[in-house]
Amino acid sequence: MAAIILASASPRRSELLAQIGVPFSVQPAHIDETPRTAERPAAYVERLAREKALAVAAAFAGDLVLGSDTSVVLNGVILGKPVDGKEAMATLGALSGTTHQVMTAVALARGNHCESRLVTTEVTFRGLTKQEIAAYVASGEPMDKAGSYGIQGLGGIFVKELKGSYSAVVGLPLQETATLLAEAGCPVWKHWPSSRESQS
Ligand SMILES: Cc1cn([C@H]2C[C@H](O)[C@@H](COP(=O)(O)OP(=O)(O)OP(=O)(O)O)O2)c(=O)[nH]c1=O
Repeated sequence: MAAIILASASPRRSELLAQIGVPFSVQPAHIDETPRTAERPAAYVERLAREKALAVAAAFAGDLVLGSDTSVVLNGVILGKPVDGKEAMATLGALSGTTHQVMTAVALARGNHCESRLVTTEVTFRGLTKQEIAAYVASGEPMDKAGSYGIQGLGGIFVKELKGSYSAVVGLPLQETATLLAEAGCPVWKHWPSSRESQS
């Protein structure tokens, strides 16, 4: 079976891929993440996931390379990672008491061939107080995360409702990732251990 490479510097993506029992190595991709003029959020997110996967696949011929991108979208506007605490405060204030979309794309490349899936999840925040926003930003958690929050961390207390894929919000849609790997001839379950009980 081909080796699997995760083209990502995100610790969340590594944890999620490890969760489904896939052996992989990590090779972060370095690409230009500037949106194109008039590029819509869905197109932007899927393009970046594909570019990350293809950039690393070009250097590792024959291997299967996974790339992913996550953006938070509020009223059609992309809210990426905050540049500083001030921007994180503003983003969290804008998300307070509203529903936004988390768009995550996953792409699987081998050589110059690439397949991808886009997953959109609706997330509703309850109203946040100024004090809790300030305390959250002071914790440092928002700084490396799209939309300035992490649903899997302290930020989980802000989420009132989620419609869609929890793993996609954290950074890697597991169902779609496993489907892409299966379609490429590498079903994840082939790597799963079997317990002694089920063998007897
Ligand atoms: C919304 C949300 C995002 N995030 C994170 C996942 C991603 O790491 C990050 C989105 O930034 P990305 O630019 O998608 O990814 P990255 O720069 O961290 O890593 P790479 O490009 O090398 O793959 O936000 C969470 O951890 N929890 C959340 O609830």
